[in-house]
Amino acid sequence: MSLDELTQKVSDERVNHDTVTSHESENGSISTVSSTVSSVESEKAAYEFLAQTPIKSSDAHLVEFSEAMRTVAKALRRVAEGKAAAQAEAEEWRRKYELEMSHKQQSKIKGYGSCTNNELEKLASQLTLEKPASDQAGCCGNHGICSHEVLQDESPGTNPRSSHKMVSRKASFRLSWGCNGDKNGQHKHDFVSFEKGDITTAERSNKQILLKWESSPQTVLFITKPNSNSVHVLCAEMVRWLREHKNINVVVEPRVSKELLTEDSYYNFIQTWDDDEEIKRLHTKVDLIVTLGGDGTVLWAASLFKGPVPPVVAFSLGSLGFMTPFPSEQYRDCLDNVLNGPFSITLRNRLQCHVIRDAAKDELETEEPILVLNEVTIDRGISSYLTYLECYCDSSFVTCVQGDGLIISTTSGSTAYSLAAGGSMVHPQVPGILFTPICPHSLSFRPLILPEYVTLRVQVPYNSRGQAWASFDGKDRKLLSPGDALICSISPWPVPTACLVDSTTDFLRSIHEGLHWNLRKSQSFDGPHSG
Ligand SMILES: NC(=O)c1ccc[n+]([C@@H]2O[C@H](COP(=O)([O-])OP(=O)(O)OC[C@H]3O[C@@H](n4cnc5c(N)ncnc54)[C@H](O)[C@@H]3O)[C@@H](O)[C@H]2O)c1
Ligand SMILES: Nc1ncnc2c1ncn2[C@@H]1O[C@H](COP(=O)(O)OP(=O)(O)OP(=O)(O)O)[C@@H](O)[C@H]1O
Repeated sequence: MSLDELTQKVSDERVNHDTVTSHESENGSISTVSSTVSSVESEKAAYEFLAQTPIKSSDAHLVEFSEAMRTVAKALRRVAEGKAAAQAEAEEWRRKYELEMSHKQQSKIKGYGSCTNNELEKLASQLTLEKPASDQAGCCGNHGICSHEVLQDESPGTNPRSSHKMVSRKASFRLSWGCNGDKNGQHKHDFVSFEKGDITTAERSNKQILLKWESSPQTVLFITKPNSNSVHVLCAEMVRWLREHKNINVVVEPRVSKELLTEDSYYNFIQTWDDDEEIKRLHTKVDLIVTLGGDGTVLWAASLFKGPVPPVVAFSLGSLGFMTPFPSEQYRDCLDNVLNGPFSITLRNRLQCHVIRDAAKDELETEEPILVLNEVTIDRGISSYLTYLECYCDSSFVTCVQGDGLIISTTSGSTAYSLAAGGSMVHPQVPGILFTPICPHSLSFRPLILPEYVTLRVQVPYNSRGQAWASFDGKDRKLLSPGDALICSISPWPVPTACLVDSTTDFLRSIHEGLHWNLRKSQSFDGPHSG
């Protein structure tokens, strides 16, 4: 490509971009992606041109021109970055829209149709049952959220066998915020006042969240660590106890169902699923998730839910157990307390990650978002080259990472890989995103904590020597080639985990007992004294 051709291409792209931007506000996100792709292509062309044109240091004009081309390439990259973030946002709105539509569809199915009087009566009683015991305004007023606002019954599954077995009604619950340790359900909103031109903030409230059942939970999903005899034995015992003493419906993974049924036909009552489509509807049937294992089992349980997640009661059968506060030996008391409620929960934010391929030509080619509870890691994988990553926060350039990689972590994940890479430990209820480099080849690259509302974009630039790999909660490695990008933002679907005591007590206990944080022998009193 000649210099003139390249300059023409870049200016054409600029015109293209202007046209697309004005079009985008009318037509949504598809045009967004085409502009992203075309901008990225011109950047690629700019780099290709620079590589083909050896620049002699004596030729001042060429040096100047190459600098100008680099600036153009950077500017085009920023346009692409802004567009991809908009695409991620558009995707989120699409999901919300689809969810809303599916709920509307449900009410249509329930509300219309040719019903006989009997059926109408039945329907009316079902509709009454769906309402909380208390009145609407009191229940969903300022001091909490009701689950029936968010979660409603869905249509039975497509698979007649398993859907027939699964109960279709979920228990409703209410979330409320305790105030200054007082579990009275009152929530003082934080607010900023501008009275008389002075900016003041209101008294801080204790944001401890309480979950109170409004109807009894009926269905418990068990997620268990595989290949562990102690977990298997405990699972069989707990399932039996829940059935016999609490009359609870139990759902287990297909692997566990096979194991229990092979062992004893007594377990005929347990339910499971046959295909991934049914997993997508699990959140509409399950009132509570019980995990038996370590933190990895909680991560696994969360990964099954791409949308809303029912409350998780995590029993500790691993070595560390940052997210597994419940002692398995006392499972009866623990489950009793949780099933009766109210109990404290930690709302653990997740990150939703989109991989945007350089080759993607339109929105349909972008991959499904992946939700992580701990972190997404971008590292050098088996490559022996430095990872070279360009990072943007909303539309601002953050930095280039040159080192082994980068960890983008939730606050729940702050005590996992991010901690090992030198990041701060952050209380899981703090809203934020951690930006922690892995072995950066720089003396001044300290970890950052960013606010929870930002969108991060990590790009493998065209002039990177190697490829990078993204992994999600330590799993599902995906190759990122030059030109590919990863976009992350906080997901609207947190993981509510039940606390043994409360969020803060459990967090402090886990860093004390799990990591022996700041453990040091106390100095004795005898010896020199000041004054
Ligand atoms: N150098 C490291 O510390 C390192 C390296 C790779 C992965 N990891 C972590 O392992 C996680 C995957 O866990 P796994 O159990 O499937 O793999 P695993 O079996 O390899 O266990 C990893 C360890 O990390 C602990 N862990 C996981 N989440 C934690 C959290 N939120 N807080 C404190 N500790 C936590 C687990 O208890 C376990 O001891 C990844 O999300 C990543 O955070 C850490
Ligand atoms: N239900 C499951 N199905 C498939 N894999 C699972 C399941 N539960 C856990 N795993 C995987 O098994 C591995 C070990 O699980 P987990 O971390 O819970 O146990 P652990 O290693 O004994 O505990 P700790 O991490 O505290 O030492 C993890 O990698 C996790 O992803």
